Amino acid sequence: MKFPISEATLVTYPGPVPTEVDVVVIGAGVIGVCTALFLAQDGHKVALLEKGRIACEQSSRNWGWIRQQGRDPDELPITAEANRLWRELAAQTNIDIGLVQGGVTYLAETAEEMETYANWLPHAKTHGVDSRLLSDAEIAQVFPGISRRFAGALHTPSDMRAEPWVTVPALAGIAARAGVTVVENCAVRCLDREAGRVSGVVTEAGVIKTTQVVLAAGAWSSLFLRNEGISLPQLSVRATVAATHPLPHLSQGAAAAENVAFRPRSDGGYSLAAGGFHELFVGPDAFRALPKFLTQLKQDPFGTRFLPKAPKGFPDAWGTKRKWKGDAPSPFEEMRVLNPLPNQKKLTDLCRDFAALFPQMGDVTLKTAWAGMIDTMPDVVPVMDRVDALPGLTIGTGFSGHGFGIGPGAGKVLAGLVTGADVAHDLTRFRLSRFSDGSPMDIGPSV
Ligand SMILES: NCCCC(=O)O
Repeated sequence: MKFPISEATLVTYPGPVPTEVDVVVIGAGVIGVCTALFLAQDGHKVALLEKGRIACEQSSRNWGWIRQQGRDPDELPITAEANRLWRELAAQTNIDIGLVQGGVTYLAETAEEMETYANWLPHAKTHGVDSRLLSDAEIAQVFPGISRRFAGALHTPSDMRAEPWVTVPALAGIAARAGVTVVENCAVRCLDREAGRVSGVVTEAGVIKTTQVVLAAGAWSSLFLRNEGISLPQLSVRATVAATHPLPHLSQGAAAAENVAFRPRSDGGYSLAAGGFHELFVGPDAFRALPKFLTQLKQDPFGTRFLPKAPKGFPDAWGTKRKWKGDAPSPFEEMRVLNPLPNQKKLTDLCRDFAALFPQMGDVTLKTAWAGMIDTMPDVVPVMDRVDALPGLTIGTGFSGHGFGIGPGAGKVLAGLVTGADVAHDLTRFRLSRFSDGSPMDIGPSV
């Protein structure tokens, strides 16, 4: 994958690792970076450890949408807070992260979809989010030149966008200036425990003593937890994204139609993807988690296709180690950066469908394309919780493809869970125990 090189990504964090901190955050994606940042701004001594580079996985590979629209009602207040925090964070960095309030629009094919959107609007109103329905005529005003008619749309003017690959390293820069010790190329192999609670982490560069660990490891979280004896029914799906060459200006906003979602990019092109197209590599975790995912698979909100086996070294590949100790390399060192290949046919389809929707684009050609592994939970909302069975461990994972936009809000929540501060949100929906079935591998730490 070729990313645009920015000032932010040229900064590297070689270490060394500290010997003792108040909190270790595992994983420097948007969730881990924001959690570390807010903890440091609250006066805590924090180490943020990343096995590869900052935001080298899904946090740089997502669509760049900062979306409140259509969110699960329990996530919505956190995304509304994130919307405010994004503006504050953009003002704390001298790097242009491409933050633009251009709105997000869902184009509806059917009256049934419009009814679903209408039924969601009261949630937006409750949290002061400015979502509204658009008629077909209004759609043409927002997206001039659109070639076909729709049943209507859901539109949220206050939704935003930013350039993920520039943004998350820029946020890491703010965190580093706030005192976070950021270390790249440093895998955490496992946890240390004393008297049934967290006492440190074993990294490839030595042990760090700490009493608080936040696991924000995206697609790797469930593998890490399994080795700790904690079951998390999390899977990851491959999502293909493309960046076009510069094309005519359309609108400042991002939108999703049935076959193609698009966002204007800072470089004059568009990021293209398809919301209803995700691919699951079938491995042992997929079989294990199947019963918990059955409802989701029946409704199929992901438009999931199945691929026979994951590439070597992927979290749910058949040959990936499930058990290891701290004295030898872990699977996280064997694959520093999860870099799936994009689906070539989907790339062709995206160009065709975008050009058909907006004929003024002419020939749509791609500057680059990539894929990412989206970590997802059976109910498509994240886990943000302390692990009751292992005091000192907090989990922030399973953001199900929506983690970029909610990132700063989730970071505030996770920092609050660590410090015991009032997070001012009802977190019941995000509890780890919602997956509990009482089996031996179920949320209890192995000792
Ligand atoms: N996988 C969807 C990414 C963007 C969003 O819905 O916020």
